[in-house]
This record gives sequence, structure tokens and C-alpha cells, in this order.
Amino acid sequence: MSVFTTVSFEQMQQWLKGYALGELLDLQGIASGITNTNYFVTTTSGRYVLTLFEEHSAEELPNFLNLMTHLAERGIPCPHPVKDKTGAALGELNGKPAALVSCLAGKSLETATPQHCAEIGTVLARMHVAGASFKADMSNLRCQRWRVATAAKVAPFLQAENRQMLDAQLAFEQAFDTSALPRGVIHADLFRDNVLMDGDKVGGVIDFYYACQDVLLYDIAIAVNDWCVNPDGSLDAVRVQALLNAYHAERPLGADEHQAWPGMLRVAAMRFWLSRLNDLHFPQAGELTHAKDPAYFEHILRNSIEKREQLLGNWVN
Ligand SMILES: Nc1ncnc2c1ncn2[C@@H]1O[C@H](COP(=O)(O)OP(=O)(O)OP(=O)(O)O)[C@@H](O)[C@H]1O
Ligand SMILES: N[C@@H](CCO)C(=O)O
Repeated sequence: MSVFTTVSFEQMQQWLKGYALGELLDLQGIASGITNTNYFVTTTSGRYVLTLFEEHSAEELPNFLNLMTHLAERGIPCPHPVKDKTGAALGELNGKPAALVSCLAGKSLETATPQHCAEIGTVLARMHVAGASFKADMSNLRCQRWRVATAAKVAPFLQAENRQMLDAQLAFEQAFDTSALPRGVIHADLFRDNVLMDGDKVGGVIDFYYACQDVLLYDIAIAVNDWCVNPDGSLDAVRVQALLNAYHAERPLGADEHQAWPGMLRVAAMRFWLSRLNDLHFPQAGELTHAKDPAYFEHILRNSIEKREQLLGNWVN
């Protein structure tokens, strides 16, 4: 159950007086989710999601909310923050920063088909194009410096073979020059559990709280490493092709991006291998136990290193 901070019906009624959303009809805690407190809020004007931010400070949040507003206003299926009567999207409820956003249709998928992957490719490319006009300073907190520092923390917990892979990957990243690749605002966590699928269509992309400015191809690699992976950590060529082709149709990928693709898949796998190792070995005090299995990304990274030529393969039309 992921209601860490309880909000009563009466408190919500009171809070809604600051909004032009009509009267509260229903308030339901959302069981899934592991970081924030979320509620479905139904009023006489529609259905919304209330988020009480359990980890981010009020200073960090405006960029994310502004980004969602920017993307939603450009037709990207993502939560649209609702402004209160003073024009603010971020408020405070029960001592936590809080926001109301539009409620999107759909639910996240366990398994993705090539058709789903194509949908994701299209939405991701449109998000990158729409994000180009968003101006804000949002650095990637999971950057190479973070990867080097985190690798040093988790290395002592690894068996020799994995430690070798970690060192080899760090050396690879040191020499991997991505500075000339197209950059922009990226979601940086576009896993299946952050996308609500409404039938075969994307109902909405959620969880923009890792969004930052970085290499666009990196965002594609993050998505491919989740949406197009077989249980053994290898990539399913059909799903990869579907995602890349659909992306390419919206934002054509360049020869430099083609060249960098196998390396980018490695970097994307490394980032999540490291964060999962870090969460496992250094859990935050008071945090819900939710460490995800690092071995999953260990296999994906190993596959990316061993299958380099195949990954470059047949790419886009
Ligand atoms: N805008 C939305 N529209 C519809 N459903 C939503 C929306 N935002 C969140 N949800 C629902 O709430 C659930 C929990 O949200 P989310 O995954 O963002 O939780 P979190 O704790 O904030 O983040 P995380 O679990 O990724 O750390 C989602 O799986 C989804 O079912
Ligand atoms: N999507 C991440 C968790 C949030 O960053 C993972 O599966 O490891």
C-alpha cells in the first residue's frame, strides 16, 4: 500500500477550495507506486490524481511540473498539472509538497508486443521534439560522475566476474564520446511501469521525476532495455526494430546516433544496474523495501557487451 501520508475526505474538501474543480465526490488511495502518496480524486468536474511528494523538496518540483505542463499542452499524453486559483501547480498538504494532475486512461503492461513498442517509439520521439522548446536547467543526477562514484561504492559487493565487467564498462564509458549527439529533455526512466497503455495506445507517460537534459539516444536506449528485452537479458530484434522505426519516423535518427547505439545501450544498462545495486546494498533509512533485482540489468549489460555487432545490425529503414 503506498499511501504514506493519509489525506481525509474533509481535508481534501478543504484543499479543493483553492481550486476551481467543483465539489469532491470521491477520494481513493492508490495502492501501487513506491515513492509517493497518490490518490484518485473525483470531483464534479472530473477525475484527477493527487500526489504528495514524499522525497522531493518543493524547490526541486517546479521544473518537473512545468515540463509536464509544456508537454501536455503540446499533445503529449502525460499528466497535465492543474493550477489552483492563484495559478500555482504546486501546493502543500499535510506538510508535504502536493500537486493535482489530470487522470490518464490505461494501465501498465507486463509484456509488450511489437505494436506496443512502436507506440512507445512514436510517443518518445514526439516527446523529444516537443521538449526541444522547453527551457530549464535540469541536469542528469545519474550522470557519468554519479556512475563512477556509485560503482566505487558497490564494487566490493560484486563477485570477480561482475567486478571485471564493471571495470571494463567504466573504462568503456571514459572513452565513449557522446558530446556531439543530439541532446534535449529526456524522461530518463521510460520503463513499462511508467507508461499507462490504453488498449494498444499510450494512455499516458507518468513519473517525470528523473527527467533531465541529456542525450536523446540515451532515452531510447533506456526504453529499449525495458520494453524489448527477453527474459535472458537479450534484446528482441523485432521489438527493437518496431520501436526504432516508429521513433525514426517522427525524429529521424542520424548516422552518428546509429554508430553510438550499441555503446548507448551499455551505458543505459549500466545506469540501472548501478542504481539497483546501490538500492540493494545501501537502502535509505525508513524507505519501503523495494530494491529491484540488479541481476536483471547485469544480464542486459553483459548481453550488450557481447552482442555489439548484432546490436548495430539492421537498425532503421
Ligand atoms: N496521472 C495519472 N493518471 C492515472 N493513473 C495514475 C497517474 N499517476 C499515477 N497513476 C497511478 O498511480 C500508480 C502509482 O503512481 P507512480 O508509479 O507514479 O507512483 P510513485 O510512487 O509516485 O512512483 P514510483 O512507484 O515509480 O516510485 C501508477 O501505477 C498508476 O496506476
Ligand atoms: N525504473 C527503475 C526504478 C526507478 O528509477 C528500475 O526499474 O530500476
